[in-house]
Amino acid sequence: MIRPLSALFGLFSRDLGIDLGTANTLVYVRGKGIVISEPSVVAVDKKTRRALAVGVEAKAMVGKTPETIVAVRPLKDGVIADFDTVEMMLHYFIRKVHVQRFMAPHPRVVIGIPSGVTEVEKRAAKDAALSAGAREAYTIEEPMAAAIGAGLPINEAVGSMIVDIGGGTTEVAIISLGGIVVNYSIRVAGDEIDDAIIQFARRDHNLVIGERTAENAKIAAGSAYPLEEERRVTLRGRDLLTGLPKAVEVSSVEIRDAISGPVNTIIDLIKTCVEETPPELIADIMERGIVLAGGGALLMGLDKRLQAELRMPVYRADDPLTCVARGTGRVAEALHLYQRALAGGQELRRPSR
Ligand SMILES: Nc1ncnc2c1ncn2[C@@H]1O[C@H](COP(=O)(O)OP(=O)(O)OP(=O)(O)O)[C@@H](O)[C@H]1O
Repeated sequence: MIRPLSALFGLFSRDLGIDLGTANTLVYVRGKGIVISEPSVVAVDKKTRRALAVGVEAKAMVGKTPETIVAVRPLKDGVIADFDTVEMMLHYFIRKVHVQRFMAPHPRVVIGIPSGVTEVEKRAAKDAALSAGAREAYTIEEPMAAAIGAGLPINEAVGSMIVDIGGGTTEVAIISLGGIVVNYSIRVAGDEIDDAIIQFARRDHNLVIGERTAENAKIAAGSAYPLEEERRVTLRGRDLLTGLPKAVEVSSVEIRDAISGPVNTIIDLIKTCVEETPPELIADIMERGIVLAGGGALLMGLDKRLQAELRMPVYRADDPLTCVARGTGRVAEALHLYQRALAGGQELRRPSR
């Protein structure tokens, strides 16, 4: 049974950083590092509205659930589409952190949220943390958190460019003196790339495949630039015409072509951001390069492709999937160092009783 979050958050000691992602939720505990990294998925019983499974277990149910059980991704396109389910999800992750015995009173919580979200959505994220017993809740824009997590010198008077490609959103930002100077966000990212593979299988091979199959194919053979050794991958699904199970082997060249639509949209966004950047900052970026973060940064050849098209250095951040969470964690540890960065987000305090 799901218990109120307030019964749980109060048990924590250390301050928390949370990357509430469309695809994955990561929790960073001060002094301990990343302690939770699981898919943002909840399996809910439609009749009772109870959460049956969360995270890894729920993701395994996607596309395989009976009609009465729905696997919900409550953060569609980087925004909180379903507040109750987000609460259930946070409840589960927090209980997991608790089991790992990070005990103490009301923590401060810093939540990474996409920069395009509305004030109402920011409030929804903070309310979830506060109702869970957090002492103070802050939101920070994901590209800023990603830049901090990637170790960029965000507080210095130099321009840093970060591209955060997640599941639902791609964010591009130029940061200088602790603030975001230029920022673009679109709801085209990893999920759209998976969708493009689903469409390709249907259109070119009369094959109906699920989201997980598409994502696995993207990870195994998806690319944005010719590979030194092209690969082959088997797509398994159902024949569109006969309804029978079917497997088709496809090449990485076909997949590259299939995903070129969303990949080009992401590249165009990065180009637009470069074009809009004030000249003195672009000089810094040409020297220091563009840093790619988020799971989408792992798409093979994306760095090479960008380097070739933009003619400037492009680097993939270390461990790009955890950049935002590590950034929120660093901010939670030293709020005073990140006042300007947090100003882009917002603080909410618990009403005193
Ligand atoms: N090796 C890989 N190659 C390509 N894409 C990958 C790879 N590994 C993970 N991804 C993709 O990265 C995305 C998840 O990235 P991440 O966890 O940074 O997103 P998120 O924070 O949950 O989403 P958002 O920032 O939109 O809320 C998924 O679309 C996933 O398929």
